[in-house]
Amino acid sequence: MAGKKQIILTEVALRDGSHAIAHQYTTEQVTAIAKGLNEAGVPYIEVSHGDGLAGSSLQYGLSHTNEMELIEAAVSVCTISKVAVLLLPGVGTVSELKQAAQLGARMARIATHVTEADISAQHIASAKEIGMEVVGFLMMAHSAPTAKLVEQAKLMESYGADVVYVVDSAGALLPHKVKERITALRQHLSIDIGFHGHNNLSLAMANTLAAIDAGATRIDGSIRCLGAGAGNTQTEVLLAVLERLGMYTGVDLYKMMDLAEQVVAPILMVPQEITRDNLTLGYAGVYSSFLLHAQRAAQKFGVDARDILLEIGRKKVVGGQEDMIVDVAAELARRKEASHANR
Ligand SMILES: CC[C@H](O)CC(=O)C(=O)O
Ligand SMILES: [Mn+2]
Repeated sequence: MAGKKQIILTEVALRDGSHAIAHQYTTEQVTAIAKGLNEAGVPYIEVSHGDGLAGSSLQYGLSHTNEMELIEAAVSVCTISKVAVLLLPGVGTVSELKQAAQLGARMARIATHVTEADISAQHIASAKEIGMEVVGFLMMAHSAPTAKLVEQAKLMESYGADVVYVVDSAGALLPHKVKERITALRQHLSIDIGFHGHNNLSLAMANTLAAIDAGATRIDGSIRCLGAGAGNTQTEVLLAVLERLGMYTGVDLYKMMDLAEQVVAPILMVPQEITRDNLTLGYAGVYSSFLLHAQRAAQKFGVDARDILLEIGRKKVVGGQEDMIVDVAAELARRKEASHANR
């Protein structure tokens, strides 16, 4: 470790991956994955509904198992790893944050749209008050200019965040854009900077390396790419790459490879790959978590999921507006029918 650059990893498969399996994690699955991650020495493991604490709803998707049970299960097997939770102000409240902290969650990641950091003040302050480490998580970072991102990150820093993340929710950022954003944050902030990528354009690894190059030291990954859309930067692959680059994570590569192969792969509904719909998320700049919603609406209304996603991208729909996906699908179906009738 001496003299090596240290990268601190957060494994997000037990939260971001919840989107990919329609929030159907069981206690047994979470226990097995968290145990394996802990044994491998992963510093942080995020556990929550995909849309954060209290996300279980008709709008976002109902959880199979109450997330508090999942958090408790993860905490019970973690001796090294710290359990983190995600909270979107307005979806979850301080009350759920306190409940998670009582169960043993040690880090709170407070997530807002990239232009809406001001709604995180209360949640960041409360998380600090109850002794949690706090990350400010600026989502859809591709959709705002760098100066705006810096302004918003500074707000989170001023509220007490220990770390601010650039979150490429849509997997739409290109490496030079990541570099520009992280470089600017590094210049203007005193706290640590993190990066959370999605692989919809096959750029999660390149973007992560660009982020590290520009000064990010906190990095998210999902084992076996179990995250929304085409998944995140694949954790075990990232470990191998960082080792080759002479960087230190403290995480055991073989143990992560085995966990990915033996425990995580069987949980995936389909092997994680870049499909036409995943690719469209990145191309259109749409939230990765919208994928299953768009695919379901496409099937229901007999339209192409790509057309829905492109329209959602054009309309700049943000998290929380999942019902717009159904509106757009219905409108596309109406137009399709009208054009058939006019033939
Ligand atoms: C809707 C919450 C979202 O999944 C958070 C996240 O991981 C992202 O924006 O990429
Ligand atoms: Mn994500």
